[in-house]
Amino acid sequence: MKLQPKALLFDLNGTMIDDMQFHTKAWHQILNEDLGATLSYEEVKGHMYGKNSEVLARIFGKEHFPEDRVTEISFEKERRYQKAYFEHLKLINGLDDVLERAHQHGIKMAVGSAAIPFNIDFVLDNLNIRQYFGAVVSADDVTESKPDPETFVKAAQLLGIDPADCVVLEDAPKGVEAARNAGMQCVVLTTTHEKDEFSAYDNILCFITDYTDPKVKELF
Ligand SMILES: O=P(O)(O)OC[C@H]1O[C@@H](O)[C@H](O)[C@@H](O)[C@@H]1O
Repeated sequence: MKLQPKALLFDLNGTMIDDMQFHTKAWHQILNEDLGATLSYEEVKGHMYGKNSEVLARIFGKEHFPEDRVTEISFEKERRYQKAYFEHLKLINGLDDVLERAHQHGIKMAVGSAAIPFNIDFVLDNLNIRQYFGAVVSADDVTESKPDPETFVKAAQLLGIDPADCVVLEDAPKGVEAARNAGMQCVVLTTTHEKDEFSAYDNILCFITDYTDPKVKELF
């Protein structure tokens, strides 16, 4: 299955670091205790895609909070997430080798995430891996986040690589959908979702639990 992609586009949360339960917990607390929602943990987990503003709009309706309140809630959620997750912060097994090997092979790399820069910086700078990425596309860089293709299309454009030559790494069904909408194939990390949650998608190359899986070596 040698694909020889020219670029790897990495989703961040759940794909580079195994942190989605920390996002779900922080959201669950804020939504129910601070904002008066009555959502189960599983219901909140189902909302874990897209920008923070999009999460709030899906749950409360589009105009429910003024823009500055959305920003305030968003930062408060990320502060709580960072505080809880910081002591666990590490790359998913084998990703350090993949980043280095891709770099040696001249494969370009980007981050395409629904997270705000505050969280992307938290990961790239604390783990000292910013130098590997030719482009970073955050929530603030797109009008619509995943499953809209904008995040990955923009990342490919910034790297100067055709979408067909990009492989996306994702952990979320809505992220795989975004890649499909962008005309890109995916490698799926099963950190957060079960295999059968991806049955609607035909752009999946393989499923892996972490980057030590030999299937990753076969990619390039
Ligand atoms: O696109 P990524 O990197 O998987 O990030 C998704 C998550 O990013 C978090 O910052 C948001 O609070 C979540 O709502 C969202 O699900």
